[in-house]
Amino acid sequence: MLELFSTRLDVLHSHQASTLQELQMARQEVGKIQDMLMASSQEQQEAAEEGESTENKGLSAQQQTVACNDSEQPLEGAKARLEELKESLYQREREITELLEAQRSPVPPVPQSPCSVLLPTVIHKAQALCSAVPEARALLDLMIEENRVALVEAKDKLGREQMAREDSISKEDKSNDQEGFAESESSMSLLQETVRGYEVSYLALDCIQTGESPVINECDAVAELEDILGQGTIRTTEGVKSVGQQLLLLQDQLKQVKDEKKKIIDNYTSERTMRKKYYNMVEDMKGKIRVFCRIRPLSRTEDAQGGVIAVEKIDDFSVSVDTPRGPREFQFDKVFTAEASQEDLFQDTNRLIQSATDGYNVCIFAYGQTGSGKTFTMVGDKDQKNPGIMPRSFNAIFDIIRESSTKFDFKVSAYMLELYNDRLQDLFVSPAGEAHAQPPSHGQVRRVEIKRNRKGVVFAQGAETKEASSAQELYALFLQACANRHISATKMNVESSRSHLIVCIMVESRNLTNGSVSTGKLSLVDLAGSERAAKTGAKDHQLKEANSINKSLSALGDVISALSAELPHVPYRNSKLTQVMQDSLGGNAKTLMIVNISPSECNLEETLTSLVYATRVKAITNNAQRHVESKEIAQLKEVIIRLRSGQTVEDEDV
Ligand SMILES: Nc1ncnc2c1ncn2[C@@H]1O[C@H](COP(=O)(O)OP(=O)(O)OP(=O)(O)O)[C@@H](O)[C@H]1O
Repeated sequence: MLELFSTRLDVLHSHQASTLQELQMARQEVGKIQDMLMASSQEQQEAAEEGESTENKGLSAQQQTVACNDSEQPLEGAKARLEELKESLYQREREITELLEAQRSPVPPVPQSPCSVLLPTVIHKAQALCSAVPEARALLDLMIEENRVALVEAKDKLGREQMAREDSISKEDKSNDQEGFAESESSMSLLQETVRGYEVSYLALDCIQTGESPVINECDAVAELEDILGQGTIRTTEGVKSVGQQLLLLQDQLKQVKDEKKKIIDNYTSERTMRKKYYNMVEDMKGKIRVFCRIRPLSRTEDAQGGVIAVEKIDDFSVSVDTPRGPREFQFDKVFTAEASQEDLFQDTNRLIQSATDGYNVCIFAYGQTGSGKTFTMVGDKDQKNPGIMPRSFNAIFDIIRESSTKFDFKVSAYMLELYNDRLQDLFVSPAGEAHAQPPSHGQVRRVEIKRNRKGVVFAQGAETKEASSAQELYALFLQACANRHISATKMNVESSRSHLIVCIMVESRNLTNGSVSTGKLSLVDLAGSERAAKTGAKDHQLKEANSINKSLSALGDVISALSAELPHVPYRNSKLTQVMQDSLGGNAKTLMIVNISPSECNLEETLTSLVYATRVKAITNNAQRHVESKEIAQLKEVIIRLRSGQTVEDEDV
């Protein structure tokens, strides 16, 4: 029995240890929720500050405030529940820590028989349990009281029995009632056993209560105790069992609390994600520019510099950057990590290609510091094992055309330009070819100029436009253009684009049923890297390139600032780049910006600049419109073109 008792205590001990461990883990999780809540309230504070700074934005500022208020209610509920959970966890943790500490207290050595060694240990452990767990303590008090009453009663009964026996002996009726005497004998010895049992229980319970070890000097007393323990009448066993049950109960409660907490975290995370998703959808419907953030993998150079990661994706819509002043969070329409494939990114871009074939003006552009992955995103890798948005768009356009060929007649044409040292160059004309080319017959040098038609759509006057009847043909044109592009090595990227690449694809579709014609334009722009000359190691002509790149990007930044602050004047004319992108920023285009960033701490400054820049772009509203003309207008336009080129026009053509 003693062995059983001791084993049970050991089991309890291990239960307590694992409970404590779970409690500590739970506490860490609580800490995490707290962090999330703090981050969230910080985010709301930032949103509120942003709202204040853009007071003149009217409706959009109001909507931001509503969005913040909506999100506060579930947060308050989560906070209150969290506080309750925290308190209950701390309470349990305190109880069990005390329990364990009490158990760790040294057991006085009693170098005697196994029972004499075990008994004080058992009693000491039971005492520790009772003093640590209030329920066990109450139970012990109850047991002491019950045992005291039972002992008094048993002693009374024994006394009465003894008196009755003495009476009957004195009356000498023993011989007359042999049977009755034997019965009284056995009842007496039973009563004596019972009293002894209660006395030992009294001693054991008293020791448990006071924490003092029992003084066991006589072998008889030990034998007596063992005897009683063997009979299983020791009530402390019950007491400890009940303490164990209490602990198991606590464990169950803890598990429940943990499950509840997990549910709360899951609900909170999914609610937060949904809120952002719907917010983005509303913004998209309002015509806001969509912004994706793409974090590229750590480069070998960054790895060699220690490979410290400073950028982390929090969820599909948020990214956090570790700054010296603490983490800073940014929200986008989608965040892609290094693990995201080109296909993953294109899946979310595909919808815009459909819009271009439907007659919308669409622009997709990549922005970021040198070597952050803009060309990888827009064009793909060198051997095209991972084609980027441009080649994928070529295929997507012709896939759509194939699918709609029974309803529409399509015409696809393209021009491709680069903006190098603030000069627009037609990439269908090689620099060498241009040098030897005959000037146009009217004696003027061919110049590419940016113009806007009456609907505000930008086009490049003077640039050669080539038609393509398949994705392969379009890709061949693209390769021809790329061969003429300015690329050179910088310290930051072995193959750095030194110019902005602009690929424009016009998709004209004639409705075979009603003859209406829609004209969509898809502009795909791979901007040159935003960079600091010192960091890139630029010299001489490279320094000139870098200055020109920075000048155009800073003009782009001014336009973005003016648009996001809704200023009456937007300085589009300050640079050719901003003229080219005029219809994509604040114009009639559906625009997607992809901000490419490095994950490394060593590029922290540039990453923060890019993210702040991209956040401003997200605030710009465009007014996307479909460009469709009725059959009659389309016919008249065709007649005008023919007349201008000196062709004759028949009556039936009009
Ligand atoms: N998501 C990615 N996955 C794998 N490799 C990537 C990714 N993004 C970029 N890289 C690699 O990082 C390197 C630099 O990328 P890239 O040339 O596209 O940068 P960039 O921003 O266009 O630079 P620059 O402005 O100098 O032209 C390339 O070797 C590219 O293959």
